[in-house]
Amino acid sequence: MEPTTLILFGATGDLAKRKIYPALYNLFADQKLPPSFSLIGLGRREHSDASFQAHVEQSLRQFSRREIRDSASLQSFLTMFRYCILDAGRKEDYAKLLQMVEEREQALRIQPNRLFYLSVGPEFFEKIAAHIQESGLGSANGWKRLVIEKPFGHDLQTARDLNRKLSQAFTEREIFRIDHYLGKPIVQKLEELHQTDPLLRELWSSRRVANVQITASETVGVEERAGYYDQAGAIRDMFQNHMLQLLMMVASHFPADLPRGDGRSKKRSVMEALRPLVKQNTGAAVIRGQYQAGEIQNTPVIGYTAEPGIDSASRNDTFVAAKLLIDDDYWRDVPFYIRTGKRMREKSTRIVVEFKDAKTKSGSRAPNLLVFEIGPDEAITLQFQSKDSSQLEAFDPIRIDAPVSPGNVPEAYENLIDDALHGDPTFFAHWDEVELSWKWVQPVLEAFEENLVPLHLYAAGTYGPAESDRLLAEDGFHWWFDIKPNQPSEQKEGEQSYAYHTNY
Ligand SMILES: NC(=O)C1=CN([C@@H]2O[C@H](COP(=O)(O)OP(=O)(O)OC[C@H]3O[C@@H](n4cnc5c(N)ncnc54)[C@H](OP(=O)(O)O)[C@@H]3O)[C@@H](O)[C@H]2O)C=CC1
Ligand SMILES: O=C1O[C@H](COP(=O)(O)O)[C@@H](O)[C@H](O)[C@H]1O
Repeated sequence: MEPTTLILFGATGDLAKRKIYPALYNLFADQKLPPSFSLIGLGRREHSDASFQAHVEQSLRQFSRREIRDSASLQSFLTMFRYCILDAGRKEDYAKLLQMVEEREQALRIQPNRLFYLSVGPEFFEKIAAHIQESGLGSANGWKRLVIEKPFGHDLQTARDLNRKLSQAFTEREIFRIDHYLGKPIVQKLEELHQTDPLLRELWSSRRVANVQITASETVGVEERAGYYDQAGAIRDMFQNHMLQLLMMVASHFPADLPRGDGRSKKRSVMEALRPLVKQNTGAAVIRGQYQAGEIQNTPVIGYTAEPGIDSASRNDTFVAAKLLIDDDYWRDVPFYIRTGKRMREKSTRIVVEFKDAKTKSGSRAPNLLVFEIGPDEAITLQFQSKDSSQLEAFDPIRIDAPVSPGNVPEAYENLIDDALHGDPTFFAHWDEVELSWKWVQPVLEAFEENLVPLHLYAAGTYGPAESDRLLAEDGFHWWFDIKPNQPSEQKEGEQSYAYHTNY
């Protein structure tokens, strides 16, 4: 790997502390950082290099998945960190930054390969990109890359505007748009499995698949992000980016000989084939919800509009479910159901692929399932049905679990930062994907804005509004749930294994 200087905007912020420093430390411990690596942290807050290094150390102690035992190794990691005070809007601060970057490059005798990481609010994205170009920071004789966090725009038009501005300073090949779901190991596995597994390829179409269900449910509420979340809602916060990326990953056909990075054109094809919604009819395919007070794991929690910083009259969506159709030769007539919400019953991100039926004589359904558990558990599970020998009409699910890479699994941010350091764009969102996602979502945003879609209230600690069941019931399907042993009411005494069910 080539020597690199990582220039981190937002170095004093929450994301840097919780995700970026621990990821870098793990890459360092796994000897995956470039041989000559240095990081310059930026923010308005006062820091010396020493106090910044102490801040980084504290974040590692709090958030690293790896226990920090070797203090010599920790020290050699921290000595790579420098700090520079910078106000994103002040031109002269970039001149100071350029000087510092050049001094570091000279001291380390390294080429000016610069990775600019924008871990700041979206209001700074355009401004910082422009200053990088104007100051000369981006025109040295090495490579430059821009890693950019979400949100990428607030709707289709603002996303296009942002992209146009960024394109004045960086080419598409230089822009690495983070969607941390693409860094999750099981999501990455989807592409690999598809390329390498002939059986899976054989199964992956409307000939065999009855429907696909993609769920990201969270138990947390709005947390400390009221200002942002009340403007974004689940539709922008999760659906437009993470959920549609999961849809693209599961629906794409990645050929075995696909060169690395080219999978993004397959994802684009999926988005191009997605049947668009018409604003007036959105309510038939989209359910929106908002959580009320309820109980999560036996603890009472308040409703969304009682949360600090949320307008008591807010009609913001904390839950979205939708039925999507992909009009291509693989997936025609196979519904893809997506749902995501906060303050739901369990924390779980999962894709369930339901295969076409094995029907019992009495007509009850017993489909086989392939389930990708993306988080917090990571596993790939095949659940198929076997006849219960004691009851001729009954089927019993048999579940085969393949835990993926048990042990020291890299976190999403490790995978993504590693890829950005290598210049590998495979698991970053290409502009085409982002634009097509916004295009699909735009009528939904407008329908929500104009109240054309009812807002269903749901009690915290449930699976969201009951109306979301309707989306599937109309097609003769149900959401699949995992009955976990920590939900004792559903667990039969002495039962070791458990299965996906349609009721809970
Ligand atoms: N936190 C998270 O879990 C996630 C965050 N993100 C995204 O990451 C980005 C950063 O989020 P997060 O770390 O939570 O935000 P924080 O509010 O915690 O941090 C913001 C950072 O921006 C810096 N900053 C603010 N104003 C300026 C300015 N005028 N000039 C220079 N620096 C400035 C702050 O430094 P200082 O105060 O020292 O100036 C601070 O380091 C956002 O785009 C967010 O949407 C995405 C996914 C998850
Ligand atoms: O990007 C976001 O993701 C998190 C959920 O991420 P996960 O990795 O824990 O599934 C979500 O809580 C947050 O609101 C959103 O901005």
